Amino acid sequence: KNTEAAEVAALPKQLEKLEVSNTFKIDLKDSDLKPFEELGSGNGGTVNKILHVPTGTIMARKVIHVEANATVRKQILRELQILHDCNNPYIVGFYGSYINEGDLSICMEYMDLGSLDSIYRKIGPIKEPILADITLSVLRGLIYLHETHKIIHRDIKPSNILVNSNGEIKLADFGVSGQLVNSVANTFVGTSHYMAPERIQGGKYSVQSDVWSLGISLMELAIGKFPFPPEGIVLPIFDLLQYIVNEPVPPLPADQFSVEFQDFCNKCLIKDPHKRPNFKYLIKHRFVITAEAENVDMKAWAKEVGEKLK
Ligand SMILES: COC(=O)c1c[nH]c2ncccc12
Ligand code: NA
Repeated sequence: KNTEAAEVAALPKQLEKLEVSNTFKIDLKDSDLKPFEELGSGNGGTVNKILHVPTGTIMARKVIHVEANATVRKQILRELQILHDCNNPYIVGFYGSYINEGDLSICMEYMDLGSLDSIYRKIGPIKEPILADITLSVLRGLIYLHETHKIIHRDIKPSNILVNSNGEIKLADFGVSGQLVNSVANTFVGTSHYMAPERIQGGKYSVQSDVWSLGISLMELAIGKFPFPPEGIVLPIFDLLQYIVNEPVPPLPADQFSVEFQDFCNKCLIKDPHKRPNFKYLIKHRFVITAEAENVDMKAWAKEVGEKLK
């Protein structure tokens, strides 16, 4: 009897929760979307700025061509629904996804300053105090994905770390749908030079692989170029991957960076994933703690970036 009463009492909360989630769930269809300029392309798809006409919402839509039968496509859409529950200040918002003639569309929060990849290529290397705040945001996003949803990002790199005019840093393009990862892995897209050595060697992907990718991404943003191979050598992708697996990590120029930053990167780039520190350790590292303490003015930096990108 009393369990029934308890269930009845709990109803309004459930309904309220349901209502909230539904108001945010826009029913997306291609005919309601007006495309604008391309924002980026790479790792299996193209991203465009779009307008969702019925609500007047500006979004970013990633279109991925997926060669898959109806069953697989249905499974991908079902798995992408998890993105509706990935609500966190450090994760790019998700509006919905749909499939149109073999093309998968994923509609997300628009980040008006774009990716850190396009930012550093346009306005130069990112200064250390800004990098410390970026690191804190990325770690918080990765910890949220892993602890709340058991999701490993699998593709941390500068082009997947996005910035908006509020100076907010958010992660995009994480591997939420196993089926999508499989479907795209069949194309050449799979191997990326941000992958950890154990991953390049075909080993199991673990959350520790995201730590390596974070370290490599931070070094690239700090020096303004992909850190491997050192000085001026250009290698074809296969040789570059071999180099990453077999050669020591080129050090940061010691005179230009703090010992904390050098130490943080060195630890992320330990080749053995079991010896590489985990998120729990890294979020307490001095390089990150100083960022929390000094609360760097990210809004001012974003304003400056916005000016320079014009
Ligand atoms: C994969 O997601 C993205 O590339 C993006 C998601 N939101 C954006 N906003 C601007 C540029 C790129 C994106
Ligand atoms: Na991306």
